Amino acid sequence: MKLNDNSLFRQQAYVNGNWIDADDGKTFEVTNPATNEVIGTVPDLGAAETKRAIEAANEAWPAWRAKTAAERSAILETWFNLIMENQADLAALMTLEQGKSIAESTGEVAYGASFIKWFAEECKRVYGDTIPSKNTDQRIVVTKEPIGVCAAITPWNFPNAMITRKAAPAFGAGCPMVVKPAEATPFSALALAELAERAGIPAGIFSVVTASQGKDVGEEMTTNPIVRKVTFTGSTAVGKILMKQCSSTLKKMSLELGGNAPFIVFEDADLDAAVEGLMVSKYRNSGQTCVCTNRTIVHESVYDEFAAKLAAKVGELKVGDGFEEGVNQGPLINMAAVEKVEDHISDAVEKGAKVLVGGKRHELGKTFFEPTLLANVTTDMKVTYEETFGPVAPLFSFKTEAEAIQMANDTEFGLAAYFFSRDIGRSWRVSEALEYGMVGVNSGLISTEVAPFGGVKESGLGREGSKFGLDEYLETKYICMAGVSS
Ligand SMILES: NC(=O)C1=CN([C@@H]2O[C@H](COP(=O)(O)OP(=O)(O)OC[C@H]3O[C@@H](n4cnc5c(N)ncnc54)[C@H](OP(=O)(O)O)[C@@H]3O)[C@@H](O)[C@H]2O)C=CC1
Ligand SMILES: O=C(O)CCCC(=O)O
Repeated sequence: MKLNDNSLFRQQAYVNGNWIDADDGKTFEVTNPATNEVIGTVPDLGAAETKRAIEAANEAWPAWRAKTAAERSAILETWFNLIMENQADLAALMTLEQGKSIAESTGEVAYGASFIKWFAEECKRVYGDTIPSKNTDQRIVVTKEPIGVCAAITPWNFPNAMITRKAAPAFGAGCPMVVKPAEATPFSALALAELAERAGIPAGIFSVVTASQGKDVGEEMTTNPIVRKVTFTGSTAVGKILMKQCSSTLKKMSLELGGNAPFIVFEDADLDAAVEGLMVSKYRNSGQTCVCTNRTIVHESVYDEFAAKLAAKVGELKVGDGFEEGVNQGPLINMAAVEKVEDHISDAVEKGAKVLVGGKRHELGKTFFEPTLLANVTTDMKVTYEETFGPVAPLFSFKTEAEAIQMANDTEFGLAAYFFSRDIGRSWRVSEALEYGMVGVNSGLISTEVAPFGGVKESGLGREGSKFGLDEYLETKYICMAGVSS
């Protein structure tokens, strides 16, 4: 592999400002899902190294929190600038280990960096409160303090942005963070650590613990009493395990978990805009995003027209190695993902669904899969109640607004929902009726650093990005000052 700056390709973990190997010398290989070639190896750390990273974070914490917000902000700004100066290299590393197209990787690096920029600015605005007391002798003041040592477990689908969206508000608020990136995508995380070190983030404030076994590292992070906050993006099943483990020391948590996003197309929608919106929302990262549309619910009167327009667009998608010119659909992350997608399609077809486009493994082999569109889908099929996490768009039909809302809310998940309508009254009504943390109205792309990202129900807890994202790393302290009257 050739980068402009080869020192961004680190094959060691980063703990307490040192590049380290595992205590027992073990490593694991990271492969490129587009070629199955080994990109490199990283240390396979366990609980002992994680414990040391947590202890180092705790030691580094007082000096970091004692810095002024302006000082921390300046360091974050430098980190942001270094990331953007190295955008091409970071994108190349991401496409190599994750598979997404180089255009998407380039976009994700900028998206990830935007959280650093945002929190560099926002951390200067950690305001408190004064509250009028009931006693003339008392003053009541409310301050915000950094929560302390944070631990983050991040997924493979956004190897850069899911780290910066957690680390930047933590650092801005005055907290250190130990991150365990996904086994499949450690190199993006290690490159971020290299740039953080160059930016002047002190030793111990940011550690990256690489591991092939999320379990051991996760157990240490969720049970070590030093850790005050655990933040996780990934599956609901793992989120529940972590929450159980955190209960032993009652840690604060942010959980950004699975989704089952509905995308409703009303009869008054601009159908071309709805098709564009769906293409972005469904096929971003080959459908491997928690906010990707899972169910497309179309009014019966526009169903055929919408399906035809959509089929034409899906047919234009180009599958291939993310580095290849014009490719917008990379491989899926692994064979388990391919098998899940296949299972969902065959279950739907057995129960009467019709394949309009795609439907099978791509001729390129490996984990490449054809972008797929299914019609005549009914609510007894797996695609209705399970997150597919792949490039499959099932089309359901509905008759009334009430029915569409009922179908959309009929899931234990509540992350993102989308709908297209040109009726302003309906737009408010439906936005308020949808039991989701985020709603896109006439838009299939809602992610931005300035807005709160997160879900309700079994999609998780807490918000990332925006002023709300900073609060997740702060505690509220109430000071009652008596004896004011002389
Ligand atoms: N909300 C989202 O953005 C995401 C949702 N998902 C959903 O989850 C499904 C499965 O994907 P998968 O990658 O297995 O997601 P996981 O939830 O298993 O993985 C996410 C992160 O958690 C780690 N992890 C896994 N098990 C544990 C554990 N017991 N303790 C601590 N950390 C752990 C993983 O480490 P390691 O990589 O080493 O296993 C990874 O870093 C997808 O098909 C999709 O439906 C997946 C990824 C992101
Ligand atoms: O959890 C995910 O799947 C990543 C979120 C992507 C986004 O911020 O849009």
